[in-house]
Amino acid sequence: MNDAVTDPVVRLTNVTRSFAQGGVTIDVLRGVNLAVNPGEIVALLGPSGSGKSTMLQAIGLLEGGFGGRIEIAGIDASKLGKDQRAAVRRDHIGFVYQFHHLLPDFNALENVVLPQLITGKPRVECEERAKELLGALGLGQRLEHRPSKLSGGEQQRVAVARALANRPRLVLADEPTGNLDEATADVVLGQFLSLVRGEGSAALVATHNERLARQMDRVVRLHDGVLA
Ligand SMILES: Nc1ncnc2c1ncn2[C@@H]1O[C@H](COP(=O)(O)OP(=O)(O)OP(=O)(O)O)[C@@H](O)[C@H]1O
Repeated sequence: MNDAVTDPVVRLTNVTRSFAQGGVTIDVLRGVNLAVNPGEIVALLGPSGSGKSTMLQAIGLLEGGFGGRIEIAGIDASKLGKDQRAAVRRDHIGFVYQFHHLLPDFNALENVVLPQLITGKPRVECEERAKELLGALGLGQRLEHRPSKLSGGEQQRVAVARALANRPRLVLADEPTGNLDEATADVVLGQFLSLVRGEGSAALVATHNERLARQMDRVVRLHDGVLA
């Protein structure tokens, strides 16, 4: 069997991270172990300050300073330089944050097209893919709207479409509905989960909302710097 297909999308082995601040060192991650399988949607629960965002930063290969081993789609990231890490990120990972971080001067369609153009795909294909995703999220009539003309829930759905545009094997989501009211959060999370499932991507979703976490395939809890 081909290892690349059966490898976990993420494997963390004894991952550590400490921050030194004002002469005090805080050990935020003290030896985190986790494997996320292809297509699996995992909720990462933990109270505020427990290190959920720090853990997603480790997996997203956005920053250095982590101990232990971080593998993405079978690739050992600790052996990679900055450019190679960026390539792994581009090829395998989509991000959704609490705040949408859409480009304000571009409309919804363009925000979902741009990350695809960077991969060298022809524009017409990028637009087709963007329309497919935005349509699936109920935004078929909002393609030309800039972020400022969209509601909070709509902005977050565009961010979801952007994260999935390049068919990542893994979506990292940090409180993706944390900025929305409860009813909107439920709708957007439901759409996010069904789209991710339909695409066959894996996802790791940081939240402190137990109710939302129960809608995912598995829940892991970050406590005292390790996963329970
Ligand atoms: N760059 C940094 N420098 C110093 N300390 C940091 C840094 N980043 C995070 N921390 C500390 O690490 C701890 C974990 O922060 P993190 O943001 O990962 O938690 P979180 O679980 O995502 O919290 P929240 O749910 O409130 O977003 C906090 O105590 C925070 O102050």
